[in-house]
Amino acid sequence: MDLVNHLEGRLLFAVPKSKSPPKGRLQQATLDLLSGSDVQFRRETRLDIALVKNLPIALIFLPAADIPTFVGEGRVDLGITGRDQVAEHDATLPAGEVSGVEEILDLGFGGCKLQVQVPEKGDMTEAKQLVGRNVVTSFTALTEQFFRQLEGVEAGQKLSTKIKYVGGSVEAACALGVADGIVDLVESGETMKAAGLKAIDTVVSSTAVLVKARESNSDILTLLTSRIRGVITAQKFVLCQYNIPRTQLPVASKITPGKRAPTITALEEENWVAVSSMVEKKRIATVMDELTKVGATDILVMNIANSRTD
Ligand SMILES: Nc1ncnc2c1ncn2[C@@H]1O[C@H](COP(=O)(O)OP(=O)(O)OP(=O)(O)O)[C@@H](O)[C@H]1O
Ligand SMILES: O=P(O)(O)OC[C@H]1O[C@H](OP(=O)(O)OP(=O)(O)O)[C@H](O)[C@@H]1O
Repeated sequence: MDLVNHLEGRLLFAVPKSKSPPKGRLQQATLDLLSGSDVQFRRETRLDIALVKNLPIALIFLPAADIPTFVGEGRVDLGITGRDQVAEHDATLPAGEVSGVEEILDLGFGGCKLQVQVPEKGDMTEAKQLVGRNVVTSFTALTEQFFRQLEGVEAGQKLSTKIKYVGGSVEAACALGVADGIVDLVESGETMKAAGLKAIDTVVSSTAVLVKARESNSDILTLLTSRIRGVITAQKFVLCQYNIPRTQLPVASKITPGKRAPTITALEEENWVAVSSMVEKKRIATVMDELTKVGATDILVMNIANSRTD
């Protein structure tokens, strides 16, 4: 089937494609998110377009770095990429131009930081010590913006720091004598450590984001965004249920205020109530400790498969 001629009337949704199978850091989590949103498709080998079977949507598999360009120019309506990539795209725009890429949702996965790194054994401790020296990066626009601010130099005026682009293996630049410092992504920090580098500043903190073309708006875009938000919320929260004496309800409600308010049900046993409330997963252990202290019993925690809370 000639897929390109079947795109008419469909929402175009750009999702990150993996260049090399072992990586594609955003790809698996994105595919899980689509599956949780009941976006059904089959991607033919070697094809970068897949028509969604049950919704008027076409998925376009693109490198994460290119997605902000396609979304920004309104060529695709929605996209998933790293906030670092959106920031790099926006940094290339002429001063005062509003970006065509609008962030609508933080997806929570793909966390990393774009950091200024220098040799661990050297004497540099602050990014301003790199001013006037050689800096190598794959993120030239953000790096230029960062050093412009450090140097106090306006756009259009010459920067004294020399910024060079490399497409990968950025961390090798210092060892090879090409750079005095680099600006590169750090996730676990292992690459940086293995290359004998240390981070001295952060340019951008990033997670994967759902973005839309500023001018795109449609019912299907609203529906898909709401489904994706539901899956992300479900992943971030758990449902906490417990029993508590009614007298302790005000204090317990402060511990588990829920997204809007906790659900309270009367129990057969007089003066006792059952409370059910959404709690952020990362806080649940502390919340359980606090509930126990104020007299809650039968505390149960359940995963949420999906949600639609706002
Ligand atoms: N350790 C990391 N290194 C690079 N990117 C990371 C890392 N952790 C999270 N990310 C995010 O993933 C994005 C890159 O994703 P992408 O799938 O294009 O590249 P990749 O993981 O290097 O895979 P591939 O080389 O297959 O393209 C980055 O822009 C960033 O937002
Ligand atoms: O902090 P870490 O968990 O070690 O991850 C960070 C490293 O991963 C990325 O490189 P990648 O593996 O994509 O290889 P590349 O240098 O060829 O881009 C990034 O550019 C860092 O080098």
